[in-house]
Amino acid sequence: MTLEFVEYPDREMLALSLASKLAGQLAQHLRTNETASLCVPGGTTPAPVFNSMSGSELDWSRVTVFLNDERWVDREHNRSNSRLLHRHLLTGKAEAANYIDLYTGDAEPEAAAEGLSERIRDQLPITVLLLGMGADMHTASLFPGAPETALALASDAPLVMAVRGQSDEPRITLTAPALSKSINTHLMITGAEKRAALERAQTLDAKDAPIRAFLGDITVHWAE
Ligand SMILES: O=C1O[C@H](COP(=O)(O)O)[C@@H](O)[C@H](O)[C@H]1O
Repeated sequence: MTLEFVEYPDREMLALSLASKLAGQLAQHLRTNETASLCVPGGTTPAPVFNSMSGSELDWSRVTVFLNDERWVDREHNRSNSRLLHRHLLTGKAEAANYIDLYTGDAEPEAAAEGLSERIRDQLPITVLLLGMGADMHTASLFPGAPETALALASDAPLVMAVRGQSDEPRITLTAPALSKSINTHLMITGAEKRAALERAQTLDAKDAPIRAFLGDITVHWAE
């Protein structure tokens, strides 16, 4: 198990290098496999990586893209992770990718979880997983101390679970069994606060610092 920490001179360099790394790993996989999967975070940090990646020379038609997690809001809502993805990643060359939308339009995320678990199962193991992390050490929609987090970290958890009470809206998230056996795993964080949070997470239990569950074989990409 190796945690590699890569520090970049600035956020622009991080975005360019990381986008090239992720696209390279997908291309490498596609040399010997028919298809590949790419699982990415939402939130405020990854847009520059997505912008750069969307122009990558890849056979995107053989790549299936899905989010780590989604907020249960309409696709045009400003908190929709899917909206972010369509604006920054699934455009240009990457528009040809297949997309599994975690927001199904059902009234409640609970109604969608089982069907989504089946669709995600077909994509495992994830070829390239990019995670994000909040300053509170949450990743995907696995929040510190939340009742669902302990369930989602269990080895027999469903692949996709609904989460409530942790933010403005209900959410849906991939769980540890879906995320933890990925072929290539990366974490992207920026700023001193998140760097300190990541160091702290390494001393805590995953229930209280969910990112900890994924700090085995991982490359962490950081810039101030
Ligand atoms: O709510 C979320 O937060 C995390 C971290 O987001 P950031 O805004 O601090 O970059 C993100 O990884 C997750 O996908 C998102 O839904």
